[in-house]
Amino acid sequence: MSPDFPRTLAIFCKVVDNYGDIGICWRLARQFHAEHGIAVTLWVDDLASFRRIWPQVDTAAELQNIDGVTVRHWAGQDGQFGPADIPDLVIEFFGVDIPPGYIEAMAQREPRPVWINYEGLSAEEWVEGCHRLPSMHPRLKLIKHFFFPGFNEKTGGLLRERGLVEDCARFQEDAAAMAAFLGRFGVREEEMAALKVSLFCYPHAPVSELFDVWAQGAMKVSCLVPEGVAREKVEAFIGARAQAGAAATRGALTVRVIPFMPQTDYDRLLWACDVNFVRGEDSWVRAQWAARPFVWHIYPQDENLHHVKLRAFLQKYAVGAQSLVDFSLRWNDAREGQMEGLWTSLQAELPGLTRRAREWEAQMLANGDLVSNLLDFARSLST
Ligand SMILES: Cc1cn([C@H]2C[C@H](O)[C@@H](COP(=O)(O)OP(=O)(O)O[C@H]3O[C@@H](C)[C@H](O)[C@@H](O)[C@H]3O)O2)c(=O)[nH]c1=O
Repeated sequence: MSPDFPRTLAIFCKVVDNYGDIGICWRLARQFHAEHGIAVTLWVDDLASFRRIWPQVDTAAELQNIDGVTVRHWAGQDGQFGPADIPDLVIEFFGVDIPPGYIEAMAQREPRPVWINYEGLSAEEWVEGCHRLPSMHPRLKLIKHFFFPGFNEKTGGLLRERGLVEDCARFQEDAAAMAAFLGRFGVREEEMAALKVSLFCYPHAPVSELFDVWAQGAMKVSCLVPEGVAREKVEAFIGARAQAGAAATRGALTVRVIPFMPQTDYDRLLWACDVNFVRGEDSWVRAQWAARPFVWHIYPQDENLHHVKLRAFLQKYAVGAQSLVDFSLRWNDAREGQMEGLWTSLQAELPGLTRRAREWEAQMLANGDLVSNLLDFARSLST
């Protein structure tokens, strides 16, 4: 096992939907390079989605270098690969089909690369049994291993860059920095005292019902919604096109449409808000590192399979926080219930949820960071 392994790495990312696929792959790529000095090539099939979370991306470039990472537009290239093109470590994201010619070249390379299938995050128990499992290629002398992120030491842990928790804590202790950051989006001085909420969810979330409850409530709420999120419901509330800069106040609620921002700024948004509504996978993880209360809108699956995944997480996370369980199930259409009562209970429990968020963060820190864990595993497999 060599500590210098790997020197080179390729990540294959197919954007299935939205921004989570490229969001996670980009974090991985940057961290492998910046913290471990690895030469990373990121193959991605959708540069337009990438650009949305990272404005430096040139959507017309077949090949570009961004922050030291080689980014290649993955557009059906095949048949052009030889063993010399293959890096020490190959990561396929969520089981994407790597080009067959690339796999042939992997099999011809000496030594063979370590091949990892990076899987989705879930708190379900079966994950622990599948983490690190090998899968033989049916024809070639190649073994692929499954690598699962997760919430305990039997999994790969969570993605976390070096210094992330410290940067977040420093920012959260600096009221002026937070006010200046939110001020960029038009949040006024007097709004800083309101309950600041960021809202990122899928279009089917019961946003209008929650807006009604907030508008009629006693507590002032300032809700920041990145452009494009829950567009129709946001437009219904503000009575205008939901473009960045649009805002409206009704009763106790102000809704502000803010730009869809670069990934690093989105992190800051989560750090600056009192409660975060997040979705999918990457923003869900970032909300956990923000150490503030959050509500997760899970990516929907057929036959409501996602409800199982949602409950598995809530069982681990929402310890002693029934209001969060109830609210989350309602938010995800896994139960019925009056939004007003559900929100009132959740609101009353926010101080306890803040403590729980910090406790959870400490628990997650103990699992190490995913990139280091993945590298340890890859080294143990290298010959
Ligand atoms: C709101 C916002 C998000 N982002 C980033 C944060 C994340 O990296 C990314 C959003 O990704 P997610 O939170 O995962 O939600 P998502 O719904 O966008 O992404 C996904 O969910 C996965 C579970 C599925 O596999 C994917 O197919 C995909 O649907 O966008 C910004 O950079 N700026 C913003 O303003």
